[in-house]
Amino acid sequence: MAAMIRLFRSSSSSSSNSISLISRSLSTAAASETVKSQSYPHNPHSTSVDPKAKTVQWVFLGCPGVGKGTYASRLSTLLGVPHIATGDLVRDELKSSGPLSKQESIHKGSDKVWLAEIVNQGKLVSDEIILNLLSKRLESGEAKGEAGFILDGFPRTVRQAEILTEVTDIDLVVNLKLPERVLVEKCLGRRICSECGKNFNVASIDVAGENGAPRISMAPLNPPSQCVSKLITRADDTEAIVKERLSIYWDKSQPVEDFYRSQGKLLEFDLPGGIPESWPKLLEVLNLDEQEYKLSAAA
Ligand SMILES: Nc1ncnc2c1ncn2[C@@H]1O[C@H](COP(=O)(O)OP(=O)(O)O)[C@@H](O)[C@H]1O
Repeated sequence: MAAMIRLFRSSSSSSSNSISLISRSLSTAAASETVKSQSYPHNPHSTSVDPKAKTVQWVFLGCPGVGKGTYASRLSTLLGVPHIATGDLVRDELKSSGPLSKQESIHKGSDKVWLAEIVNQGKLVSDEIILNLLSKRLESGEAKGEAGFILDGFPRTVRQAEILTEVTDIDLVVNLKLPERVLVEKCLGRRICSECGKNFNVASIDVAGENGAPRISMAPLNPPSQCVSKLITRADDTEAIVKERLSIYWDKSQPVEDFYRSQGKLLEFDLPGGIPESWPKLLEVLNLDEQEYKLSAAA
C-alpha cells in the first residue's frame, strides 16, 4: 500500500498535462465518439510535462451510494483541487436545460431517448455527452486558475478509461467499497436540500458483516432544521433503479477497476463505517496529514 502511495507521490509532480490540453483532447475524443471511430487518435502532446505542476490527478471509483462524492469532496477541499463529479455535471445540464439535455442520445430502432430519460432509468449516458460536459468543466475551471482534479463518476467504462489514459496521466485511483445491502440502503436514504444543495442521509445503517467482515454501522446524516422542509430525493434513487445502476456498475464499471489494477494504480479501500470512522482511516492509507495541509493552506 505505502509503496503504491510513494509511486503516486513521486509521479504526481511531473506527470500533469495542462488542464486546457486535457480538455481540448477530451473534446476531440467527444467528436470522435460522435462518428463512432474505433480508435482514439493518439495525442502527440500527451507526454508533455509541466515541471511546476505539483497537484493531484486522482479518480474515485465505487458503486452508487458508496460515498465517492463525500470523500472526493472532502479530499478536494483538503488538497485544494477541484472535485469533478460527472453525475453532477449531467444533473446541472438537465436542470439548466443546457444544449446536451435536448440532444437525442440513443437510437433504439426508431425510438429517441433523451438525456433525462437515460439518467432517470439509471443507464449510462453516451461517451460523447460525458466527454463534452467534462471538457467544458475542465476548461472553465482552468480559466479560474484550477489545477489538478479528483474525478468522481468518470471513467465508468473501460472505453472512457482508455480515452483518459490517452489525454493525461492519472496518479491514483481510489476504489471505495461497501457491502451491496449497505449501498442500497444508503441510496434510498439519500436526500438533497433543494435550496442549499447539500447532501444528507436519513438512513440508519446497521448491517452484520458477511464472511467474517466486521459489522457496519452508520448514523444518519440529518439535515439542519432550515433544510428539513426542502429535502428532495434523486429521481434515480428508487429501489428498482438503484438495483439497475448496481447491475450496470458490475457489468460496465467493475472492469475499470481491473484496468487500473493492472497498472498498479488502484488503492482498494473497504469503508469501515460512516464518516467518523472512515475519514481518518482514508487519510491514513493515503498518507495524508490533515493538520499539516490545513496549516500549510493557512500560511
Ligand atoms: N462517466 C459517465 N458515463 C456515463 N454516464 C454517466 C457518467 N457519469 C454520470 N453518468 C450519468 O449520470 C448518472 C448519475 O451519476 P452519479 O451521480 O455518478 O451516480 P451514482 O450515484 O450512480 O454513482 C448516471 O446514472 C449516468 O446516467
